[in-house]
Amino acid sequence: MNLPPLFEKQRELDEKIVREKGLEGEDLLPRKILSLQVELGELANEWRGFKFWSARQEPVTKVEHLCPSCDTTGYDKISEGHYDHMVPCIECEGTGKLGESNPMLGEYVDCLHFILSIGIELFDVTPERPKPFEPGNLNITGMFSGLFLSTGEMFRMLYMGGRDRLSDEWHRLINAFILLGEELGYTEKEIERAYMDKNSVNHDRQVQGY
Ligand SMILES: O=c1ccn([C@H]2C[C@H](O)[C@@H](COP(=O)(O)OP(=O)(O)OP(=O)(O)O)O2)c(=O)[nH]1
Repeated sequence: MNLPPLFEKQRELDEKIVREKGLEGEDLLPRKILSLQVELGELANEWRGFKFWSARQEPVTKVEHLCPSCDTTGYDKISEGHYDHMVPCIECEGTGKLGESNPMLGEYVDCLHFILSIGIELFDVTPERPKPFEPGNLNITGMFSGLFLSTGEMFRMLYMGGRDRLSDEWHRLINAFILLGEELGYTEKEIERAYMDKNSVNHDRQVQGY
């Protein structure tokens, strides 16, 4: 993964959030670590593969968004005098749907945002590529636990000493996260496209006062 263009997009977004929310001078690193942990939980929840108690262990990769305006019928009723006309719904153009999304990929790129955002706090010079680490021989469940361990380590280094090792831990984290993306079936291109899309949604949300 080529990091500099992603760091650049992430930096622009982070700076906008700090400006819009008046957070200049605040130490956001502890909150970013917790945010990543929360998003990792959300990603695991969409993956579903650890839910041994459930009949639904397949990843949630497609959700259709139904049109509330026409109640999914695709038609609007227009009354003229004694007559009702059915016309195609203007919200969904007669399809009954507003589109679809990929929840698991969405959560994956939310995690990527926070990993990059944490990286921005740690590096003066943007790393070109993740520093390679020997991958552990883990299944997806183990990979998630490894990522939680890594974020926990970062928290420990922040509060209990070892700040100088935070950047190494970040490299371990992003390596493990990229491997997880591969295991979940995503290509680098797919991830970068989804990241750019969500980055732009995040910009819009700040403008709209999210
Ligand atoms: O400094 C920051 C803070 C947030 N984000 C991004 C990461 C992620 O893409 C999004 C926050 O996650 P999400 O979109 O799930 O927001 P939420 O408020 O948790 O969503 P929900 O409306 O589901 O509660 O904001 C950043 O990139 N940099």
